[in-house]
Amino acid sequence: MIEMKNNIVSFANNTVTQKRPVQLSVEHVNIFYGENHAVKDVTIPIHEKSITALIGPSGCGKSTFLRTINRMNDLIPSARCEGTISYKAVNILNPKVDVVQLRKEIGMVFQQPNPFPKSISENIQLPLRFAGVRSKKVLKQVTEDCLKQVGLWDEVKDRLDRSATSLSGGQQQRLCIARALALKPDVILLDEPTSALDPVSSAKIEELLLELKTSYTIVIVTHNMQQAARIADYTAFFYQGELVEFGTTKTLFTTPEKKSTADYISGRFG
Ligand SMILES: Nc1ncnc2c1ncn2[C@@H]1O[C@H](COP(=O)(O)OP(=O)(O)OP(=O)(O)O)[C@@H](O)[C@H]1O
Repeated sequence: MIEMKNNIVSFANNTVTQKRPVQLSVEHVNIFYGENHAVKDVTIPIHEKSITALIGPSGCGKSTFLRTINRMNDLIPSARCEGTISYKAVNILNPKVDVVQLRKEIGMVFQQPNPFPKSISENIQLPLRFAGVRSKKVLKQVTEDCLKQVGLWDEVKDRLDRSATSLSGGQQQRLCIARALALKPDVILLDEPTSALDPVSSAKIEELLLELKTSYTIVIVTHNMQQAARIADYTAFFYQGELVEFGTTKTLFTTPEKKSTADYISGRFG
């Protein structure tokens, strides 16, 4: 058992009892920013209805890799990607893929809560309207369902017309997750979703992710080793753009194969 820096590791929530089918198959993915080879030949399976954590020191390529899974890196002019990410029998890196549709199916939540400067209900309804939903009844119902899914409904049901920016940081982040859920994605990508939050709000998000994984595939970038140990079924350790090790979280944290994995998770570097 690897000794952790601050805490005892608990795997209570994430013991992989039954291997889920692979939802996204990442094969030989290389990502470049101009001459900078930021992600090097990464091959991993991402299992459905499981949480996969991406860990590693700053600058090792975690966010770059995450953003590639729903083609957000397309927005960066110098970014270029090679390899295959198979999803529903299609290589989503193929330039012909409809990225608007892809991002409906593979949603994203960022480090800083980024609600639209609109009302709470509009935050859920705008993406739906953009996707062509017109029925007021449907819009209202989806708003209620999504806010209930993230445990926010009772806190905001009497002030749905108030600005989303009037919510606390933790509530805003749950609203952003609800907004991602509105489009009924299969996969939710989260880039350090709790790093800007206080411990109580972070704990709520962790609980929420454990609930959501029964219905959604989740990939999360985290700097928090305890968080990965608590919630992730699978963990991938990146270092200097390379995937050093991938496995069940329990195996990676208790019996890592590589010395650099052991050093990182025990806080000896990073
Ligand atoms: N928009 C960008 N344009 C150019 N280079 C970038 C861009 N984003 C990241 N990089 C480079 O890609 C490499 C990987 O960065 P990335 O942000 O993916 O790492 P990370 O592991 O997520 O780091 P952190 O934990 O600090 O967020 C770094 O060398 C970084 O400078």
